Amino acid sequence: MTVAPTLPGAVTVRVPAKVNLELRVGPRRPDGYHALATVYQAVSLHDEVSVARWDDWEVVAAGPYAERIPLDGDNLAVRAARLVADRWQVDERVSIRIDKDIPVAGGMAGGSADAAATLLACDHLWGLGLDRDELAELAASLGSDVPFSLAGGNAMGSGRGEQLAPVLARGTFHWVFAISDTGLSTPQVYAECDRLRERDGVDVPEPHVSAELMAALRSGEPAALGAALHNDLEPAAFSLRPQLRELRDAGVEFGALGGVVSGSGPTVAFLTESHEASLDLSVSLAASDLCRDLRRAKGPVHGAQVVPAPRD
Ligand SMILES: C[C@@](CO)(OP(=O)(O)O)[C@H](O)COP(=O)(O)OP(=O)(O)OC[C@H]1O[C@@H](n2ccc(N)nc2=O)[C@H](O)[C@@H]1O
Ligand SMILES: Nc1ncnc2c1ncn2[C@@H]1O[C@H](COP(=O)(O)OP(=O)(O)O)[C@@H](O)[C@H]1O
Repeated sequence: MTVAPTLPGAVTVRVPAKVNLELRVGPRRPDGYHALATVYQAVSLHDEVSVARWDDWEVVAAGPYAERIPLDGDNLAVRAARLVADRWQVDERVSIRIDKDIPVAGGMAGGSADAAATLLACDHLWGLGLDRDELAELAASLGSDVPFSLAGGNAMGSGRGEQLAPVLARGTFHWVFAISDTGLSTPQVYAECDRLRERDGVDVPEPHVSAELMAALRSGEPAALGAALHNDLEPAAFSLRPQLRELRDAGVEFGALGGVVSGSGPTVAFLTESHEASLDLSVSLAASDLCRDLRRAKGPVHGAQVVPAPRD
């Protein structure tokens, strides 16, 4: 996917987007985060992040969503590189190139993916030999979703989403992602979730992943998984962006096995029976004019991985 040359000696990492198959949001904790029980699946929309030695911190971006990410110290990839350099006292700076194919602020963990990719790339570039636990600890300090971007596959997330456990799963699933042209802010969606719960006097229990979802993943049956998709942030995303409900309902009417807002949205994820069914659904959704862009993908896929350098 690389669309422009990378610097000599660069290390490149390919990293996937995610969808939350189930997202249960518990009470707001004293630190401001919410207790979560979630099941993540990594899907085949990828960013590529290349890191090379440079005389200053620098980030450049390319790809369809590149103009929407910050190119200063706020970029999560730059924060990740600086964190590794500070922690292991590496007196070097890097140029980071992001080939961005994951929608920005879409609930698909694009920024987290770039942070995870940068951690792995810096580890390789600087020959640090960090183990899985050291990388996961750095990842969690950058964001709740970052450990999963490193891990990939299917995984259960607890705590604020950063504590991962394996799940038993079989099969490959075919998705259609309906992408909006403006993102939703994750903190705003959590705040709206709190507001709606307070307004409605909802008693919020400790969150648990459902037996139905775990059984669906074990069976590998798309119809069972479609029926088990669930997101507690969906009412908040619908409240902030009412047209998303119409989009979700349209996709289900057009034959999706299930439709759910991905994470904090506004991307809506539709599960289909097969690759062919995902093509059909994309055609119907495109004709409906309810979203800006449609992407097909399969899951699960690997987490962040170093791309082997081409041989001369
Ligand atoms: C909603 C989810 C679902 O997987 O994904 P996205 O929609 O962002 O992809 C995640 O919880 C997002 O994780 P991430 O984007 O890494 O969030 P962080 O940087 O850790 O936190 C950003 C803000 O989101 C809120 N937040 C995040 C995680 C959590 N368990 N409770 C929260 O309340 C807090 O307001 C926090 O300040
Ligand atoms: N490397 C990056 N890629 C994407 N977004 C980034 C990056 N660095 C910082 N951001 C910012 O992080 C915010 C969340 O974006 P993103 O991680 O794509 O969405 P989400 O949290 O919904 O999954 C956006 O405001 C975006 O500008």
